[in-house]
Amino acid sequence: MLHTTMDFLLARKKAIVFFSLFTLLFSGFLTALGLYVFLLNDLNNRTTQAKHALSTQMDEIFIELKQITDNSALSCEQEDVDRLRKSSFYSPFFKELGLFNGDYKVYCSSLGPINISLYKSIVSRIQNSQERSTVSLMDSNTLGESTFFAFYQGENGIGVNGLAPPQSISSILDSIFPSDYGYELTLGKRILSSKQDSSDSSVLFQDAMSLDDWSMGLVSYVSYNAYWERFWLFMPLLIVCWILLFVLCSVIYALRIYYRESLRHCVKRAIRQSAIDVHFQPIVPINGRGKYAMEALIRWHSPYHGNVSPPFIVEMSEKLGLIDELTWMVIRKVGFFYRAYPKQLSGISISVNVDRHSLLKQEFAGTLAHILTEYPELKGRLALEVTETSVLNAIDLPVMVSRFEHIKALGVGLSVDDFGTGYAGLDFLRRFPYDTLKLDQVFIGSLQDDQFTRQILTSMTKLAKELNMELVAEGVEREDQLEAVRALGVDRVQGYYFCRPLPEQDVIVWLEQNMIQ
Ligand SMILES: Nc1nc2c(ncn2[C@@H]2O[C@@H]3COP(=O)(O)O[C@H]4[C@@H](O)[C@H](n5cnc6c(=O)[nH]c(N)nc65)O[C@@H]4COP(=O)(O)O[C@H]3[C@H]2O)c(=O)[nH]1
Repeated sequence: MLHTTMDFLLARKKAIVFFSLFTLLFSGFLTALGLYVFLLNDLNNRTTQAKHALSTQMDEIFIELKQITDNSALSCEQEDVDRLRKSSFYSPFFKELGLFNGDYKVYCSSLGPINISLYKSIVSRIQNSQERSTVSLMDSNTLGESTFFAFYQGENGIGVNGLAPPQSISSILDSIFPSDYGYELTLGKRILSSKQDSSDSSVLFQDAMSLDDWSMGLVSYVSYNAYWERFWLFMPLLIVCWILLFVLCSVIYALRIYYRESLRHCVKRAIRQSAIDVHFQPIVPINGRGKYAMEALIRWHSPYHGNVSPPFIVEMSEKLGLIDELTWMVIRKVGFFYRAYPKQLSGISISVNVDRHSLLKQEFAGTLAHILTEYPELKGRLALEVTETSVLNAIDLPVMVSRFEHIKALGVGLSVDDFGTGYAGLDFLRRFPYDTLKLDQVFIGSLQDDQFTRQILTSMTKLAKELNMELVAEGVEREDQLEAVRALGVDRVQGYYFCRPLPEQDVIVWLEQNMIQ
């Protein structure tokens, strides 16, 4: 098993190199994108978490201040100072506490009696607030130039103000944001606290939130540096992703090849077992000349692959070296068809597509003669359609001419198929004893609109007449096309306008209903 797998991989080195590079790039891209999305989401979650934590913290601050006002009086005796001192000692936030009266004058602090008036702006914010509370960032003589102040006025008129270093408010953010995330916490227009990425690289993306009740804003961000540091940490994941993708691509690739090869197998089996069907498409005389004829066309419905197109079967048969077997199978089925419906098919010739390379083979005419003795009904009624493709070389040309003469001598007709699509040109026609010339359907499609096509078809028609060939137009689908080819002087017409290729019984019914003797 391992040996077979190795052989398979070694035989497809280019594909393996391509897959490894492609999957490496793709997994790198996936990891980079995945990390970006992950960090974006993570930052968003942490910012929301920070908002809740800050909000809870502010609630706790004011519960603490409320308790202090509830226990305070309008005096500043030693025991009042001690109580404030004790409260600030046990407070997780405040380093200093002060009491103010109904005139907004601070009369007592944890440091002792004091007499300071609150700023008017603070007073008006307290008065305008529903909870009679506010916060501010101001200078303090004892805690420094950036000190967090929280004010609360109780129902008894006594107010308390707490002073805290900004870090005690923002320390909660450090437990929420990892060390390589940055943030900036603002109070009003001033920065309460900020943390920057140590590398000072620029911001990759950021998130923001605000606590409107306290005029607080938080901007959090991830820098390029934090992103790339984590990217390298994700390297093992990238390698796992690479290996998985590589295995996946290789398996898909191997399955595709297996599928193709198994379709190959199916075609091979179908030809060998004569399991390919033959349908027949009528060729109808117009202009009151010529006889009805039919073209035999292969049809195959694979049990595993569904309907497989005839050109694909032909191409596959060529690759498998089974194209001759396919031809003989079709000719035998035509012979069998004549035998099954002698009366209905009496005056009708049937043409079979033949690969031109088959004709060059020495044994071709011999095998054909053998089949004609097997099915004498084919004599004088079988025609071979040869597709015009490339110009024959100097060696093949005389061989082909002699093969054609041999075939004609067997009483088998010859027609040139899809004329105009190959490279052989008009000169090709003069050299070979064709009976019929089939104009390719691409010309019919553009016959009316394209002057150039009309000119080509006119000269083809003229030449065919000169060489005594019958002219058949393929692919006529509409009445206007029929009229156009009729005007051109075409003898017979094959196309969906009259009939699609049909199975044996159906085409017999069609002939009985439509054939005008
Ligand atoms: N759009 C359109 N198409 C029309 C119309 N009238 C007929 N056709 C289609 O045109 C094709 C004519 O056959 P072809 O040129 O020999 O082209 C054939 C022929 O080259 C090849 N082929 C079919 N059967 C055999 C075979 O037994 N042996 C070989 N060697 N080749 C075959 O496969 C080709 C395709 O065959 P099909 O799919 O059966 O397609 C057929 C037919 O169904 C029409 O009005 N409109």
